[in-house]
Amino acid sequence: MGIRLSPLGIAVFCLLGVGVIYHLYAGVLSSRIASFRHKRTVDLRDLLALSMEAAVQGGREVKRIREDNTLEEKSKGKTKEGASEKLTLGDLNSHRKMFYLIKNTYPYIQVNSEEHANAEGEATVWTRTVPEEILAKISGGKEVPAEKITVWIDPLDATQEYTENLQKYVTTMVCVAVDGDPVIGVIHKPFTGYTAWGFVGEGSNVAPRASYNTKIPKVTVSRSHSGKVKSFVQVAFGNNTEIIPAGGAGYKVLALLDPTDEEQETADIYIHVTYIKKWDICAGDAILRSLGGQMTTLRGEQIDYSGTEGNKGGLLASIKTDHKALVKRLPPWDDNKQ
Ligand SMILES: Nc1ncnc2c1ncn2[C@@H]1O[C@H](COP(=O)(O)O)[C@@H](OP(=O)(O)O)[C@H]1O
Ligand SMILES: [Mg+2]
Ligand SMILES: [Mg+2]
Ligand SMILES: [Mg+2]
Repeated sequence: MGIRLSPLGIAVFCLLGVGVIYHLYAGVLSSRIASFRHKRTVDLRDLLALSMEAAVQGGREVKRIREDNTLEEKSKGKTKEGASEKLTLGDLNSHRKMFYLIKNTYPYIQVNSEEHANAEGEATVWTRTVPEEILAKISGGKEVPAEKITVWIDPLDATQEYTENLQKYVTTMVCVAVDGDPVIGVIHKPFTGYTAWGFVGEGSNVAPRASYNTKIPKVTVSRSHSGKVKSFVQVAFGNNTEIIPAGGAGYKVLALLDPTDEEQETADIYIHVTYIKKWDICAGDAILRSLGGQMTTLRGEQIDYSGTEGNKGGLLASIKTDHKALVKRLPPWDDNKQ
């Protein structure tokens, strides 16, 4: 005995099936479309406040590990010039605090740190408190799509000097680049508690000095990754040029300004001739730019803070001076010969 299927029954069954499938997938589809349409944005004033918080929290670890004398110093390898690239517990603990504070708050932002470590015990999220000094100078509503942002973190700048207990050179740094341009920079000194910040086109808490001698400039240079910087400077500005060797790229940028920090030497320009990474220089570049200064390669090119981590064009940083005229006084530079 066969079962007779009525055409009407089949039609109703098919319609029901389509209805069920539509019901199941409609939610998924509409949320996909909505997330595609609704791009995530970040208010840059919030990101400045978070960057400061990260630099301060990382700095606390840097100071604690130094005071407890538990550095657990290791070598990560050698630089191209053969100097040992040191790594301490200060670098790693500071990285954990800084990186996860930012990542836990904005998981969809690209954050590039010099160091790498697991998230063990780092569940902190930012309190969303914007300090008064930022509220007073910067207005809100500066929303930028998250995919345009790259954050660069140096959890401990001047590790070499940190291992030698030369505390004044040590900083923690955070930089926010938008479309590769440095826009926000924070440099914090864990041992004195001083913090400098700058937001290009918006404001800063640090000022340039009244004047700079660029005829016969005082030049600050690396003390532990110097390469041939001394002869480079002498060819450019003469054999009697005063050279100030100092540790840390953050410290050397602050030497060009007028920070209210006692533990700081001053200089007229900053020159670096060996390879350097973007987490070392982006924050200083942003702060200088926010004050009308410049940091470029030794050929006078802007540095792009997206993509890969390295800068092999060297560095020239200056403020309140004709930067292009300074570049012209430098000896010829070939990136590929370095
Ligand atoms: N030739 C090189 N290769 C790799 N890193 C370099 C470098 N020259 C300088 N740096 C890094 O740039 C920072 C400032 O260097 P200096 O004190 O010599 O001016 C240091 O950062 P870290 O201490 O964060 O590693 C240092 O390691
Ligand atoms: Mg290092
Ligand atoms: Mg560094
Ligand atoms: Mg470092």
